[in-house]
Amino acid sequence: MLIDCKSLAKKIEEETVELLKNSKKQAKLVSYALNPDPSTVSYLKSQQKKAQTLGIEYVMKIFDNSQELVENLKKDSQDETVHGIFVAHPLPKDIDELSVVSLINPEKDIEGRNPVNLGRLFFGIEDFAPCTAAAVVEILTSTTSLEGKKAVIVGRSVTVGQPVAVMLLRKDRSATVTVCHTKTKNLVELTKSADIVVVAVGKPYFLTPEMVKEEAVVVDVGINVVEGKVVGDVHPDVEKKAFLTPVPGGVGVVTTSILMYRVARNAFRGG
Ligand SMILES: NC(=O)C1=CN([C@@H]2O[C@H](COP(=O)(O)OP(=O)(O)OC[C@H]3O[C@@H](n4cnc5c(N)ncnc54)[C@H](OP(=O)(O)O)[C@@H]3O)[C@@H](O)[C@H]2O)C=CC1
Ligand SMILES: Nc1nc(=O)c2c([nH]1)NC[C@@H]1CN(c3ccc(C(=O)N[C@@H](CCC(=O)O)C(=O)O)cc3)C=[N+]21
Repeated sequence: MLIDCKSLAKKIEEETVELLKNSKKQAKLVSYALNPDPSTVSYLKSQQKKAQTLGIEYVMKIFDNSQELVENLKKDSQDETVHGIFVAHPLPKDIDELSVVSLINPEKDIEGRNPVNLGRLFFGIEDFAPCTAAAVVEILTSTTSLEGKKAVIVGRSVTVGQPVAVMLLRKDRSATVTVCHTKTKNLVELTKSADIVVVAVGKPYFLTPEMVKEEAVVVDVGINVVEGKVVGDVHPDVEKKAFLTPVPGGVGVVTTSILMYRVARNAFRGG
């Protein structure tokens, strides 16, 4: 069974439209990437399209060196006409991601990458939780109950795996969380016993039907471009035995809506 993510995205979008209507400022989002990979290119395209539909001013800044990125980031962080700053992950390996994301003004950090916002997350403040993690949690709470459920997350990135874990542990959700990665032993045993599986590894069709139990809720975060087509980290046949978010049209569309909502919220607040 496929989980309907588009209706959820639409609901968030309606709230965004309302905020934009009541905002005195022209909302503006600036997105950064350094040598973007295919999934980042896919996201930037989705952002551009969505911003255009909503009437949010959108500036894409793609660089091939960190110096230009840093200079621009410093300027945009101080710019009152900019309401949201997004920096795509991953950055090239030789770049210290922490020092780059620390330059984002925390109040414009709509993707929640500045350590101030990641720190707030540990205290349960989710206004600036990473958008993808927020999308995963929105999808899960609108699909199933979480209390006492066994949730297995595959992937431990700062963008997805780790913030999802923190959010699912919050006391008003209280799932029991296991986070897996490349050094995890007996991964199949873990995923197969889970009520909820969140997959964010970046490998096409990584999770196969044998790895999940009947009626589990499976959230596919993966965006992989294979022969020009977007496919997830979960094999589509998983839908035959479990509840599954589609790719495309799943987590990605909710993530984009949340990102735009955050920009609109900042513009509305006048920040
Ligand atoms: N839909 C959306 O809105 C979004 C989609 N994405 C997509 O999600 C995917 C993951 O992104 P992101 O979290 O940034 O990726 P990263 O590359 O930063 O992290 C991948 C994680 O997966 C783990 N992993 C990789 N291979 C295996 C394996 N064989 N077994 C167990 N764990 C494994 C890695 O483990 P280790 O730490 O040990 O290396 C790592 O923790 C990508 O396809 C990305 O494009 C990302 C963000 C948003
Ligand atoms: N700091 C950071 N945060 C991210 O959230 C992040 C990132 N870096 N780096 C790149 C990945 C990738 N990603 C996507 C999100 C939505 C779509 C999306 O909306 N895709 C559409 C359209 C796909 C298509 O082109 O058909 C869909 O899934 O339906 C794609 C890709 C976010 N990422």
